[in-house]
Amino acid sequence: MAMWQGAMDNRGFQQGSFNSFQSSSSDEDLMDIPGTAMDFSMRDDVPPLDGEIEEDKSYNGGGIGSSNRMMDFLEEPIPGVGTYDDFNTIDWVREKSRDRDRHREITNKSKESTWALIHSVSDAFSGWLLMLLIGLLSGSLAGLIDISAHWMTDLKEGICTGGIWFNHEHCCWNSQHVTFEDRDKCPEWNSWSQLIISTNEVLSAAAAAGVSVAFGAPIGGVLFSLEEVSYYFPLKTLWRSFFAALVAAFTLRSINPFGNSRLVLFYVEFHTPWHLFELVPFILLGIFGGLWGALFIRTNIAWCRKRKTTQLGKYPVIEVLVMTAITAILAFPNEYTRMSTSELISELFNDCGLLDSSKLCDYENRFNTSKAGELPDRPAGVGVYSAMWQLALTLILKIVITIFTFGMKIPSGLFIPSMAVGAIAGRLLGVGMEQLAYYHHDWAIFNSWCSQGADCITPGLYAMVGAAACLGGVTRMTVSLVVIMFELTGGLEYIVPLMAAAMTSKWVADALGREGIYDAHIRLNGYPFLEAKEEFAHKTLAMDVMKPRRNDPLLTVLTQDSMTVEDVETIISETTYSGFPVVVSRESQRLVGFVLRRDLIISIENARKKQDGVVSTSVIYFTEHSPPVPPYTPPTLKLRNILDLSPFTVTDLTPMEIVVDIFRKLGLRQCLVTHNGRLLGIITKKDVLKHIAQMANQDPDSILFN
Ligand SMILES: Nc1ncnc2c1ncn2[C@@H]1O[C@H](COP(=O)(O)OP(=O)(O)OP(=O)(O)O)[C@@H](O)[C@H]1O
Repeated sequence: MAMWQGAMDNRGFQQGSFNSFQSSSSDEDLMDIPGTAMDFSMRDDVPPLDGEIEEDKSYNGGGIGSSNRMMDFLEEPIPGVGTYDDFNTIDWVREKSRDRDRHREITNKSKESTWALIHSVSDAFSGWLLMLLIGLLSGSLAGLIDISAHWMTDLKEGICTGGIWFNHEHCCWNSQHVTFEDRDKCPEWNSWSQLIISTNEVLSAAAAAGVSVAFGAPIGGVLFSLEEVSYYFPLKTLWRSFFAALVAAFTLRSINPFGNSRLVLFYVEFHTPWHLFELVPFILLGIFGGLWGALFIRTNIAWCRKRKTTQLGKYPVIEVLVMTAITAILAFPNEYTRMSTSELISELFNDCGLLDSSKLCDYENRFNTSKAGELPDRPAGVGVYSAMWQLALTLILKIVITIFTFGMKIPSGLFIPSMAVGAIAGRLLGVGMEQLAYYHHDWAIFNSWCSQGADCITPGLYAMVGAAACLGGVTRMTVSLVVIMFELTGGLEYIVPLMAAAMTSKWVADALGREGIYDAHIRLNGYPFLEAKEEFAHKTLAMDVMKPRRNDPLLTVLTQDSMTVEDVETIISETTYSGFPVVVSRESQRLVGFVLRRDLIISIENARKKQDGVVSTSVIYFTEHSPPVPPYTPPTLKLRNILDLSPFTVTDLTPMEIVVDIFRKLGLRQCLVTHNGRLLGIITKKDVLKHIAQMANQDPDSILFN
């Protein structure tokens, strides 16, 4: 019973769970066959062999090694055991059970002394402490990025002689010589042309514009991770992420990067409610967002593939420099491409007020207010018309530049450029609708709700909806997108337009291509990511996927008590597998456990260095008790502590639908396949991914996993 208990403790969830994934007949078979994993575990429950320690001691007398020393060695944690190489899949089940074991051990010890109790309490809080630190760091970094992004953006125009660290706005706030109307002009702020005669330095400073801005959307961030990023997201992670986001938001609020005591990057305050009819243009924006998403993903992935497969990929620094130069040259002439993209979005979202001096607010009869003090819809002035065509050019440039820039070897984001594309399209449509309503308020579509002299259409709202639609088209987010949008803008009232646009853009984009940009890049780079969104609906079985295939060499296994160090080292050098099933004997193929290649290598190397007498002919034991070592034979090497005693197992007849579900839900790295209780094969997560690709008529070998 000791070993059965041991097995339970080691992994916490045992054959009970694996049986539940087997057909009932195999269940019975498994219970009946003497020596299956469970049966063997129970029968192996024998007291330690008498005289074992004595035998070892006498052997130690011979000067080679001792069982006691061996055990001490084994109880020391070996550095590196249980860690992963790059691009290996993580075994979440193993990680979870190791964490549980560690926690259980600390809790048990906590009764022994005050120090152990303090250790146990600090261990319990360590996860939350980590979240606190992550939150503090993220908040501080976001604040720093916001402040420096503003500063660097203004650096394109000029510099503050009153304090080089002030951006334009702060520079003039601190000035004594500034009036309310001309609040952005002060003697301390000097443009580069005032300071230096030569321009294009101005252009090189424009290169500094490639700074992404962090924005404050804590809940949206958590939901984004849930909806888009993680396929394995337990509730505990949700709460902890939420806590980290809370701390980050709190830190960001304390830093107050936007100087307006607000967390949100694009705070909006619209004065008019939206009308039901406006859902039509909002849905049109959704369609535009979907089309943009599909176009962007296709062209961007094609470009990234080119980068990966041609000489272009060998010169990432040159590529960044060339793209920066091209961006700077093309962006400089147009004021809307010259300003930072987040400033542009802010301006597009803005609802024109009486004092707004931007071109987008240059309407005729500027100061006519309605009875309620609102600004009614007015005819567009010269400024608005010139802004319209400049924005149209900006739209084209942003679309082209974003396609080529995303995926370069710089930490550039996708949210802001996508939102900018949508916000421009939205504002253009919004102004169009506003002018239509002004000149044709007697049309049937307007006359029931839009009288002359009323404020009917808010172009800024269209920009916001357009931004959501384009971001949704690219990322295929829905819930998190709407939450991020109202967190970014503070516009809680506009949930329905945002939802309508997000949903439409997702449908349109999905109709033109199933993958969002993140999925497409994951596939392009060959990351072993098991998508949780798509159901696996094929009728294949575990035996169709497992390795080895019919004509392949046999499954490479280790035996529990008959292989020498040399045998194991030969297997390690001749194969590249990440792990090996351990069986009672090759003839019986009765499963004992699973051992990772990396753990084996480290343990053998370590034993050869630290444990006297371990040589190539030493026998490796994965059993709980090794038999006494005869005199003048090398000491044995006990490696039971690196053996996973409850590897996940399914039968060869288990439907792949269930296997895929198990891999997703438990975060498995590999799973063993049995037939009538005998070990037959193995399925790794990458095998599952290749199979899914094959079923989707893709070439499974095109999945790179590099
Ligand atoms: N002991 C083994 N004997 C025979 N085939 C194996 C064995 N272990 C794994 N395989 C098969 O060999 C291939 C490579 O397996 P490997 O263990 O290297 O993992 P992987 O799928 O590359 O994933 P990762 O490297 O992330 O663990 C897979 O198709 C797997 O099914």
